[in-house]
Amino acid sequence: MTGLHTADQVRAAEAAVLARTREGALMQRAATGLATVCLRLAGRGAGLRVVLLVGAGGNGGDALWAGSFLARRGAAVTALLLDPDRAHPAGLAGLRRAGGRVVRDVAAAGLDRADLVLDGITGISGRGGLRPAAADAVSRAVAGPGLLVAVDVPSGVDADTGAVAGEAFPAQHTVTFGAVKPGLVVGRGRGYAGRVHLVDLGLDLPAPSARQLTDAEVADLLPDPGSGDDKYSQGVVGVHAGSATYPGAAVLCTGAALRTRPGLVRYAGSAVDGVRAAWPEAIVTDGRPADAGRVQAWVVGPGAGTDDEAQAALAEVLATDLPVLVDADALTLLARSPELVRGRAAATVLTPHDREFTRFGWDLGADRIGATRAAAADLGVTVLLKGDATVVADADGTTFVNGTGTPWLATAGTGDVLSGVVGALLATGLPAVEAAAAGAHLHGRAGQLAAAAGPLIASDVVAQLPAAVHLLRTGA
Ligand SMILES: NC(=O)C1=CN([C@@H]2O[C@H](COP(=O)(O)OP(=O)(O)OC[C@H]3O[C@@H](n4cnc5c(N)ncnc54)[C@H](OP(=O)(O)O)[C@@H]3O)[C@@H](O)[C@H]2O)[C@@H](O)CC1
Ligand SMILES: Nc1ncnc2c1ncn2[C@@H]1O[C@H](COP(=O)(O)OP(=O)(O)O)[C@@H](O)[C@H]1O
Ligand SMILES: [K+]
Repeated sequence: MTGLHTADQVRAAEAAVLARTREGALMQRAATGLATVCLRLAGRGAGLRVVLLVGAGGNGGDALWAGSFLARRGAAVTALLLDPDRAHPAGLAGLRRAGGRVVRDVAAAGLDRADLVLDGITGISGRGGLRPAAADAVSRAVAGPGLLVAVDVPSGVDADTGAVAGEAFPAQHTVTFGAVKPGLVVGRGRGYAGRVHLVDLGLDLPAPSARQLTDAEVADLLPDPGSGDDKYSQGVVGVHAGSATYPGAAVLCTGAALRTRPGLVRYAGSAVDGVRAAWPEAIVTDGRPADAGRVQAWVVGPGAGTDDEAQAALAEVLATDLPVLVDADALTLLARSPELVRGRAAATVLTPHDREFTRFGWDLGADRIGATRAAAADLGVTVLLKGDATVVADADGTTFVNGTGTPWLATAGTGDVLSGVVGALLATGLPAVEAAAAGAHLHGRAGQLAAAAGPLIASDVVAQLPAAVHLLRTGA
């Protein structure tokens, strides 16, 4: 598991270490880790042309100290001071002792011929978009040839939310200290962080504010059938989706459920012909959910329409004491009558994309974790907010950020596949927040496998689910 810790959590843990260590020791530990990653990325120290973008805080201090380590390894290091009177004094003295150059004028920094640019403008205390001088230096760095490495957090990115209010440093790598911050893996910040490297500072951290699951953890949530199992005992999922005219969503959702947990899937709805033709393994009924037979969880909504019949089916499944996943058209209906889920005894999982999310009247600003948590608490449900980094939050605040997937998943029908995957996991009896987080992880891996073969369509994601399960289990 990767724990995601907020700036305040890291700051408090750092304060405890600072109180018992020699002045500057923690920063030098961070900077040594940073320089080590830089040497690995660059493949050499000698002759390396390094430019440091140095702001007025501790982040600039890290960059200066890392610069002095690199200079001692033979690098030609230039520090551009963006706020010269406030640059970290000890770091600056250290760089000068190691033979580094210090400039105040961006034109003299050599960004047009750098091999490596270290962004030490702002770290966990940065606020808002970059100020003009910093933004100018960043745009010159981007135009130049150097590898772009952010120190702790890409400057201009909010460490907690991933919000980017203006200009920011588009890092290829981010070397972060003590803990991974949420803003590196969620929202727009994810796109600015590049590959994230964690330098362990030995901090005594509290429980993380959010988590990212690993392949092995998701594999552990997907038990193999045992010798005593039969087709019913692994959890039967019911799907109410699609229509006679538009069977696609029903076919994708049912297929995804079958490919995730092949015990038994019951389909109830008007797309019976399409589902039967595509998935002879499913048990189908041309009727209402109540006619389907016993299930352990329901998926309701993909392509199911928003007419009175769809409304009645939604109310019917929500009146059961079973876990229910509400998606797509059923979210549109639920947004009009949210009282249907308030106070349900069994779990409810909502899987909105951004537009469906705002239909509930919930604000969706740049803080996707905060918005998802607030929505889950508002209705007392589990909310899975789709996106390039899907966020899952429970009403009690438990939060996961998904780390798998590919932009190729931005294609019609992949959301229907996700519903089937998560529904199947709900039927196995997993707690809703784990089913949703594990389902998003598995769906993302299946998407990555499908994308490896070329541009994908949603059916390809369904087809790759067994291989994705195998990958989670074996790492291969
Ligand atoms: N303490 C330690 O021992 C350790 C600290 N560590 C390191 O310190 C970092 C935290 O340092 P920090 O708290 O000093 O602040 P930091 O993130 O550098 O930025 C604040 C400065 O930026 C400025 N600024 C703000 N917004 C801006 C903007 N939009 N555009 C431009 N400038 C902006 C702001 O200016 P002001 O608002 O004051 O004018 C202020 O001067 C942390 O991320 C880690 O890297 C590690 O080495 C571990 C040990
Ligand atoms: N840029 C992106 N990068 C990664 N995944 C994405 C991106 N855009 C969308 N996705 C994923 O693709 C799926 C799209 O779901 P959805 O919008 O409901 O599509 P549909 O309604 O067509 O089935 C979600 O799992 C979402 O997380
Ligand atoms: K930075």
